Amino acid sequence: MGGAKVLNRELITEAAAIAFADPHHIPERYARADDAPAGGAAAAAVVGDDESYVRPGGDMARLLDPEHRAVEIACLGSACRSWGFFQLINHGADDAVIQQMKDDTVQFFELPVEEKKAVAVRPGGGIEGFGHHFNRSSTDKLDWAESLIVETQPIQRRNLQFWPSNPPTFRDSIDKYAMEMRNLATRLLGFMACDLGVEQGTLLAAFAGKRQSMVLHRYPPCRRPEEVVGIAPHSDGFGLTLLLQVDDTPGLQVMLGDGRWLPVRPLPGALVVNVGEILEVLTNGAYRSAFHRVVVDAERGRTTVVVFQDASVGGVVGPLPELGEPRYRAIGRSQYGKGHATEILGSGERFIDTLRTIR
Ligand SMILES: O=C(O)CCC(=O)C(=O)O
Ligand SMILES: [Fe+2]
Repeated sequence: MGGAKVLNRELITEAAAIAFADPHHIPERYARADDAPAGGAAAAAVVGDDESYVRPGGDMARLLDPEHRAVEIACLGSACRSWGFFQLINHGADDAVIQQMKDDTVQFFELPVEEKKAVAVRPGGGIEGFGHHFNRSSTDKLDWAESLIVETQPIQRRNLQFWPSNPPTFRDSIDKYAMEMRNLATRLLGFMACDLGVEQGTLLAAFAGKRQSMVLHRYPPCRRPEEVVGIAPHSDGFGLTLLLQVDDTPGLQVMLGDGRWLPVRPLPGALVVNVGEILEVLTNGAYRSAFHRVVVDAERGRTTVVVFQDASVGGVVGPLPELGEPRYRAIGRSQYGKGHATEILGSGERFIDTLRTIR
């Protein structure tokens, strides 16, 4: 632990595909002595079954109902302050769009690797494409996952070369799903503004017209899950994250304030929403951007669709002035991005912690 995080991209090779298909054999590059759930310094207790519970934390139907709104906003705010995560039920996003996105994502990952390589990461290209995307320690280890990243908003940022044309409905699904999630994020941010006591327009303006990217992950099963990681512990670098669990395989774990890991049990029909580092800064630390990781299941694969909504105020990442004495130093969005990409994993310190004015 403690190596510099490198946001790396690497091709998923035939060898990787073979490794993923053989749940008994773990190639050296994936065997983690450090970041794995059972490994070394990173081994922190997992909240046990007796204690673990699913906290919905957000119910859009109640948020939209004047009779329940106030209580529900308080509930949402409390989840963002204490956990930095909640499961949103009755989210109201179009079920058909979600189902099509799930179906196409599953179909895409089931394709032979040769086919998926049509949208593979490109040398010297940006972050987009199909590959291994998270390799955050200096040990050159890989996560037990295959991922596809595409930029979805604004439309001018789209690189269709990375948008799969197989299955044939996929591009349309991504387009529609991107729109649903952007609208949902906007609705949620309005309620968060109420909770924070800031003008809705102020918080919404920080997200309006900003980048949206989509990451599809597939975590194959692994017979010795304690020796690999699905995604090493990290906190999200954008503003708001919306996560769709395509199946009911558990795996996502959130770090609590006391350093233990809380497993997030997928609630049927829910979306997992979490606070990214930029939203933590915007809220002047009122909301918490929590470390999280993915552990791999011994029997079942797990597939997720993650949407990241970016934010900044006129190109600057800093606390909203309405929220009192700034607890973080404001910096330019691109400088922030560089800092986040090089933060030291395992030190327990995030890049935004180095921006704190009060430590
Ligand atoms: O797949 C998941 O459950 C989490 C993914 C994640 O944390 C990420 O993409 O940043
Ligand atoms: Fe994440």
